[in-house]
Amino acid sequence: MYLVTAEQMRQLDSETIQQLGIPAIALMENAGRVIAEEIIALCRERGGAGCRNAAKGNDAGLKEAALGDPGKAFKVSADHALTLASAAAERWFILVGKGNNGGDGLAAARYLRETGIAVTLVYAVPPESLSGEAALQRDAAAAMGLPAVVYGRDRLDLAECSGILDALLGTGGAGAPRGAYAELIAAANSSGKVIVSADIPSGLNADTGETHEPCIHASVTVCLAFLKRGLLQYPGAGAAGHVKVRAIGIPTALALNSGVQTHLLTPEVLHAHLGVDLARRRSPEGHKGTYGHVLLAAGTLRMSGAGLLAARAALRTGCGLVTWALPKKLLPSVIGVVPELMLADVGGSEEGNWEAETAPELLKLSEERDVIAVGPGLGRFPGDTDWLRSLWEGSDCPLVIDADALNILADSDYKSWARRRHSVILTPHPGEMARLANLTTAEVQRDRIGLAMDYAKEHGVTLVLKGAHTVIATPEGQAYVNTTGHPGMGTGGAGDVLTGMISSLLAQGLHATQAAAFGVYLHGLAGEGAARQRNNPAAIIAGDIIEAL
Ligand SMILES: NC(=O)C1=CN([C@@H]2O[C@H](COP(=O)(O)OP(=O)(O)OC[C@H]3O[C@@H](n4cnc5c(N)ncnc54)[C@H](O)[C@@H]3O)[C@@H](O)[C@H]2O)[C@H](O)CC1
Ligand SMILES: [K+]
Repeated sequence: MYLVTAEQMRQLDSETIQQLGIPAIALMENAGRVIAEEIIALCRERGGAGCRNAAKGNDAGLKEAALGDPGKAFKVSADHALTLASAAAERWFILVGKGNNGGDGLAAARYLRETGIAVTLVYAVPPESLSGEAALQRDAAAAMGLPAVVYGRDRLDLAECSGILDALLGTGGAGAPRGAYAELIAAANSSGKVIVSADIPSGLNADTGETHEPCIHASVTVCLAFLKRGLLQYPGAGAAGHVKVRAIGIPTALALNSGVQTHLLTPEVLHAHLGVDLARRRSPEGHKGTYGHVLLAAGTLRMSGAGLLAARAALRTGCGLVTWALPKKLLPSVIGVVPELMLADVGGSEEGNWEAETAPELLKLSEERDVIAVGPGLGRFPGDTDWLRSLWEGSDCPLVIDADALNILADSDYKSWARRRHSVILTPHPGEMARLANLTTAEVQRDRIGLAMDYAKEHGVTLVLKGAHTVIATPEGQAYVNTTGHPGMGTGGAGDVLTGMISSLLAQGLHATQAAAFGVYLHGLAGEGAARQRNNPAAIIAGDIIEAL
């Protein structure tokens, strides 16, 4: 599923109108209709059970509607009719802005009225100021006799409605809502009524997910044609409620042709777009050598657990072998803890820390391995930037860089390092990303998708920007946004598990984008699995994520 910016949406909108000859008013009619359908579905959910069956048009409902005449051959089922009783209980206020978002709301109002739902139009601006298609919709609504009030001129009490359609601002909204818009948004939020937003919640930045003050807090957002990036990025994702993407006649192929490069990460995208074998078939003739060998450089005496977690996660993700290279001092404490794991002592300090002198030994080990994962629990040590540079420049396999190794990278001018033949995957959390990009964490979080895409392209790396809705960005300019996962995964070691998983997939022959995207997706699913096994998600620890793999 494509993710678009407001600008891309405008372009796709006008391409549909110009190249396909579909008039703008037809798109707006479609928008109004799908918004109305979602409101009707919501009304049905809170209506009575009899109403639900009849409205569903299923057999039980039809029989009920036919007053117990099962022999009747002739069947009629109305598209989205509510029973009179439940429609009569509904009265929706339609908050109408000046632009096309308001036009969508006006079209939806007509369809709602047709199903028997009472609607009142609430204009944020004098209706005379609407233009273009929105003005056509205004006239159609007036011709149909829909009651209307103008905010600031007429009496308005939101307590009198059963639900609110927010059609104030869509992708044309710029900056914080002003004047009547701001007042209506604040009143809607504090009304306690269910709110459905047309396209995006008014007050949301459609691209970044920033919420202006005020911003609608919707229960449902009916997103038109393509998912807007801002609906997936927090805090916008929290303001949007349940996002329902509905087609309005803009062909998906247009997005492909216009070079939209951002996707929601779904099984379809993983399989059809990225070519990942979701079933993870293994050859009957396969052996441990078939599935690759991960070399993990991780852990200090005080943080040996990070290495253990990454190593176990790699094994559970299916690679054939894992070698954990570690300071000698750690050996006695970790021998036998994970019996499936191979350990390689590379020296290190008396205190059990890494030393720059370990680089040649690591490089030698890497010759027989398929991927190097470096960073979990690594710590910092004198000469660490040269150490990382020699791994970067001297190894001949993909490199996964996490945790402290990212901080080393942040202190290095790594853009001047030799270009690698094999891929590099960076897996920063927002704090690490801030150090890499020389920003504050708040600046990183402001537009995660945009930042990740820019950074990956500029630095020629695959970037996994962790956090709620992890973003995977490629050096070629694509991005994938993951929505699997669970708030319970915010726990120490969860990142080490992800590093192990991505490395394992690389060792099994997946390319960098596949490994990063599939790894992140599976990691989230495993987190959801771990949450199901606990009474309280606060009890999840990183090891549970591994067990759920
Ligand atoms: N292709 C599609 O996806 C379709 C989208 N439709 C809908 O159209 C909107 C975008 O419409 P647009 O006219 O470009 O902009 P808006 O309606 O979002 O708002 C513009 C309007 O609002 C005023 N304004 C802007 N910012 C503010 C502010 N901060 N405070 C107050 N007022 C503001 C500005 O003056 C303009 O007049 C899209 O989201 C869909 O809902 C089509 O209907 C169908 C095709
Ligand atoms: K809106």
